Parts: sequence; structure tokens; C-alpha cells
Amino acid sequence: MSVNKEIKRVTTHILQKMKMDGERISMLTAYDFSMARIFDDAGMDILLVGDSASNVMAGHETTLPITLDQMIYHAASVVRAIKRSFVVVDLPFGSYQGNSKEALSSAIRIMKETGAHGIKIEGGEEIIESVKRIISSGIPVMGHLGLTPQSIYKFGTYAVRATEEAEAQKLLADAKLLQEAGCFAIVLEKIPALLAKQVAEELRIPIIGIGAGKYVDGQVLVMHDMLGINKEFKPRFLRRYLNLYEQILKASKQYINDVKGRDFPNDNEQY
Ligand SMILES: Nc1nc(=O)c2c([nH]1)NC[C@@H]1CN(c3ccc(C(=O)N[C@@H](CCC(=O)O)C(=O)O)cc3)CN21
Ligand SMILES: CC(C)C(=O)C(=O)O
Ligand SMILES: [Mg+2]
Repeated sequence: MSVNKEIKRVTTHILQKMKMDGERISMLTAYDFSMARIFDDAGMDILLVGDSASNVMAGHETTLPITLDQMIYHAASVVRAIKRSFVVVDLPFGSYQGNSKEALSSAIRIMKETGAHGIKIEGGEEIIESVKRIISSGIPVMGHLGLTPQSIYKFGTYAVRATEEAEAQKLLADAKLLQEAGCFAIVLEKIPALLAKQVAEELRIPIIGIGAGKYVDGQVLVMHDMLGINKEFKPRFLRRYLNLYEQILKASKQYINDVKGRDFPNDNEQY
């Protein structure tokens, strides 16, 4: 279990120590103050303000439409709630692909305007100059390889990635490039468990998986999926810890019933 719940604040140094001690790293997405407060209180090591906000908060089909300003609004809300968790924010599509200068100014806006502790960026060799430039400014960077949802239209599907040898070799090489550039951790999304194991064993930095099996140094899920708020999304890698959709539906129906039936408010619930 958690050896490190007592620590005051999670830092990149502590995450590195967790890998060396074999303590698994817990990471979950958060997009707002109230939920972040609960996850921080629970002892979540990392909170990710994911660009999945585009899907679960705004209702878009993909992560592409969310803007840097919208990510900053979510991230600032999360940061106001936390005492202990390390907060990482996704650089959204279109805020870094232009060049490394654009990437740096987007990362700086996130750090300045939200108080977050680091940023995450999708890709390997293609974005390595941006990664280096952001890291040299003192901002911790988390990599993201495998299924990279901002490139969905390049691939056409959300199917498992790197099942072929050439793609697996490219992923391992990209992971090493990201480590050499100075990334403090890497997310691997939807790739074979044995490939993720090899990456976690060959790299010194923590490897966090989503659909990447049990041999990595930590796990991340989207909060709406983990809590069962999302009825439609159920890939094999997801474990649901609650069925909040059904519970909220039931509570909402009860409230409607109580209002219509003049049961709410009662004598004690008025002035
Ligand atoms: N709610 C939510 N959860 C996520 O994990 C998530 C997002 N949104 N939005 C951004 C990305 C997209 N991600 C995804 C998207 C799809 C699958 C997936 O496995 N989809 C299908 C299979 C599709 C296929 O094989 O072509 C499934 O089984 O549901 C996994 C991760 C992860 N991220
Ligand atoms: C699925 C995780 C890793 C993510 O990038 C997101 O939530 O945006
Ligand atoms: Mg993301």
C-alpha cells in the first residue's frame, strides 16, 4: 500500500523515489475544484488536468477542440483545491505543434496562470525540441506515447498501438529520447503489457500506464470512467469503482418526485 501518504507534497523527486522503491504511482484526471479536493484528500499522487476535458466536460467527440484558455480555467480550479497532489496539465492540440517557441509560451502560460506543477505533451521524436526547450525553462514535462488521442485522424481508430515490431521499436526509442531530454515521467496509453514492461525496465523515470498493463510504475484513468459516470465508454482496460450514472439518475428522479409531490421542502427545510 501507500508508504508515502504522509508526505507533505508530491514532487518529481518523490515520484522518482517511488519508482526506485517499487511503490506504484496513483494518477487520476480532475477538471474542477470539488472533485480535485476529494482526490487530493484521498492521497492521489498525481492529478492530471487532461485534455479529455474536451470529451467529458464539454461533450466533444475528440480532444482536438479544447483551447489553451479552457485548459487554464480547468487547471486553475484544480490547483485551488489541492494540498498534496502533483498537478500536471495537458498541452492541448494546437498550442505547441507550431514550433518550440510556441510550445514554451503555452507551457509558461499554464504555469503562470494556474499554479500547476508540470505539463504533459503528446509525442516523441517529432516534438523533442519543444520538450527540451520547456524543460530548460524549469518546467517539469511528462511525455505521452502509444495511443495519442490528438493524432486520432492520422490513425483513424483508438485501437491498441505498437503491436508490430517496427512500431514497438519506435516507441521504445521515443521513450528513451524523452528520458534523455529530461522528462520526469511518461504516460503509455493502450499498448501491449509486455512492451510497457520493457519500457519501464529500461528507463529510470516513472512510466504511468493506461491500458498498458500491470508491469509499469503507475496507473492513470479518466475520473468519469473510473467512477462510472460515463455509461458508453468501457474499454477492456477500464475498472469501474462506482456506478455513479445510476446513482445520480436515481437521486435526480427522487428529487423530481419530491418537488412534484410537494414533499420537498418540508416544515424544517424552510424559514
Ligand atoms: N472518457 C475518456 N476516457 C479516456 O480514457 C480518454 C478520453 N475520454 N478522451 C481522451 C482519450 C481517448 N482515449 C481512449 C479512447 C478510446 C479508447 C478505446 O479503447 N476505445 C474503444 C476501442 C476502439 C477501437 O478498438 O478502435 C473501446 O473499446 O471503447 C481508449 C482510450 C483515452 N482518453
Ligand atoms: C487519458 C489521459 C492520459 C489523458 O491524456 C487525458 O485524460 O487527457
Ligand atoms: Mg490527454
